[in-house]
Amino acid sequence: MSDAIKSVDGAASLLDGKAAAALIDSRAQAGVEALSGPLGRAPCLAVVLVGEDPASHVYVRNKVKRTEASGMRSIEIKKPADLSEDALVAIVEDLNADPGVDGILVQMPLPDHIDSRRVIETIDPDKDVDGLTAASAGRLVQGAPGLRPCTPSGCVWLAREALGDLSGLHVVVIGRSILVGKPAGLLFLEQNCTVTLAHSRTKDLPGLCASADILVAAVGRPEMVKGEWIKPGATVLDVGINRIDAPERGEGKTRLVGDVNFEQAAQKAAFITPVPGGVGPMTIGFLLVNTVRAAAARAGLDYPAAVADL
Ligand SMILES: Nc1nc(=O)c2c([nH]1)NC[C@@H]1CN(c3ccc(C(=O)N[C@@H](CCC(=O)O)C(=O)O)cc3)C=[N+]21
Repeated sequence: MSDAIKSVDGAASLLDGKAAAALIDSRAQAGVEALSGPLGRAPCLAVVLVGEDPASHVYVRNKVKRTEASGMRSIEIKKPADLSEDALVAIVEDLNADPGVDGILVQMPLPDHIDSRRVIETIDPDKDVDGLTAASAGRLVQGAPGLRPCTPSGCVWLAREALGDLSGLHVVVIGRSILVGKPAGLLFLEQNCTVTLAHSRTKDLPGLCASADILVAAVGRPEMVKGEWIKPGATVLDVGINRIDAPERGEGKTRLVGDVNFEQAAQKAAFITPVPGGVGPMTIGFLLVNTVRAAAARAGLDYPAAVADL
């Protein structure tokens, strides 16, 4: 059994995203080592954070730590919440123009007075390590080479680790966001799956989920998916990260839960990701991989072998 799969008695096997992400990080690190010679420098990821949202600061700190641990150069740009949209666009344009920067990530969500679409569309598609620009989305739809969104890439990797070939399996994705749901559908389609994109208006969601060989929950509603919705033996990938009150832990305490009721679903599924420690850590792993890929592609080089086959 791979490091990423932990067997649990009498219930589903745990898909350990933390262990899997360590493997993905080490692939990125090997890619950095292979590329630094030909490039004459290390690949470089720039992260832009606007505002004081504490959760965003935690994610960004994690990204910076893992970027540096992989041997890459990290640039961190932090600005106050009242930064103007034009000023943010100018920061992105500067990063586009800097030949030493390979990847640009603008942390979402942005403050309400900033048009996120305009900022994202400013990012050079060749540096779009989030895979969020229209150009990246178009490349994904067309099956052309390009940078793929990180969270859905992590989902596909975990599913393949658990199941091997995914051909013909029915994947139900709950959620149709640009960041996760839609690209997840396309990436599983690329794996020859039969894909259903479900959402808040879907009729009989429990009945639909019961036909899913792979269920991807990406709606942002704490523990919405119940045990009875799960087909026995299914693989459950929980993308949700919801912070809820946990009075049992003491006054004012919170805990993280996914979009899936884990206790219930683990009784039915064959494989399931926990929250935390599931899909979340994989997202950062693929961000590092995308940065290595972007650095190679921008220099006109093939992807290093370590990150070519993920
Ligand atoms: N441009 C952009 N790209 C993103 O990819 C992006 C973003 N904006 N904005 C916010 C979301 C969220 N996100 C996470 C990444 C890692 C964890 C992660 O590793 N979570 C840990 C727990 C962390 C905790 O304790 O809060 C886990 O699930 O085990 C979570 C969430 C990336 N996002």
